[in-house]
Amino acid sequence: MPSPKARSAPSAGGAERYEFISLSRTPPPHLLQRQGSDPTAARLRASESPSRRRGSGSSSSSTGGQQLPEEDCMKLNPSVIGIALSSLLAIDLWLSKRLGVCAREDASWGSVRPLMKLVEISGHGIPWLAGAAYSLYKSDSAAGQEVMLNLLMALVLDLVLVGTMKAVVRRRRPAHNRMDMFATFSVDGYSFPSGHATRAAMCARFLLAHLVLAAPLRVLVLLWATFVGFSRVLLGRHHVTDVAFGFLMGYWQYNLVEMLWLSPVMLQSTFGQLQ
Ligand SMILES: CC(C)=CCC/C(C)=C/COP(=O)(O)O
Repeated sequence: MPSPKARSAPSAGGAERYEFISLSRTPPPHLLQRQGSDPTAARLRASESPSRRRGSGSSSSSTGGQQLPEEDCMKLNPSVIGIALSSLLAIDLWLSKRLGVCAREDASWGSVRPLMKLVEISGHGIPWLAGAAYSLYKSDSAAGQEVMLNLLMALVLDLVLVGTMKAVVRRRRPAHNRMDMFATFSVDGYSFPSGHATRAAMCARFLLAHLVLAAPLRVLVLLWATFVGFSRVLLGRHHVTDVAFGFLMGYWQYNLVEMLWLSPVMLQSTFGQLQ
């Protein structure tokens, strides 16, 4: 099928005449020569990826070296990102395995596994949900009730968001993990992100913003959140990236909680309209 690929030099009469070359045939020598001296064509050829240059052989001349540079960018970028991602994953797997020193009783730090499991319980959803519900029930001030209601809402939101993310990503937990956690949902078979890390980051921000004012206690809250995250990797429950992303997600979740903050005025007007 002929294709209008190249233009000839203006004809003697001044009017331009189009030359048609076949895509499957080598262009005539005068066209090849012109491409060789044309700086634009040279630039386009230079932008070709090495694989295409290697693999193309005579077919590169059949397409006349007219690939768009943007196409090459699109083909190069995913491979660069792919290499970066697989390197990050390889480092992540290696580091997580090395840091899983409490994954079993007979591991190098196996004797502190019971302590790590206590830290695990301190960041579990059930004690937090039960604590917030009990405090809401016991609170006799409107301000206290407002804070506890929002903490409850934040904890439920965290479970929903983390559960959804785990179900979508479906990353397996590290091979050295022993699945002996108490009270898990089915999605908790998955690893990314760490629900303990999201909860620890979100609750730490919540406590610092609304409940804990004394400086030493504020430091304790931060240490607790950090330790909950670290303990996930030490116990072999998670990869390092699950926890790192979990911290970021929990930090961001607190912003969402602030945006969705339930105030008594808002609740009254909502329930007033419903009645
Ligand atoms: C049953 C309830 C209310 C929450 C489940 C809490 C839980 C087991 C989360 C898993 O955390 P990781 O992803 O850090 O292992």
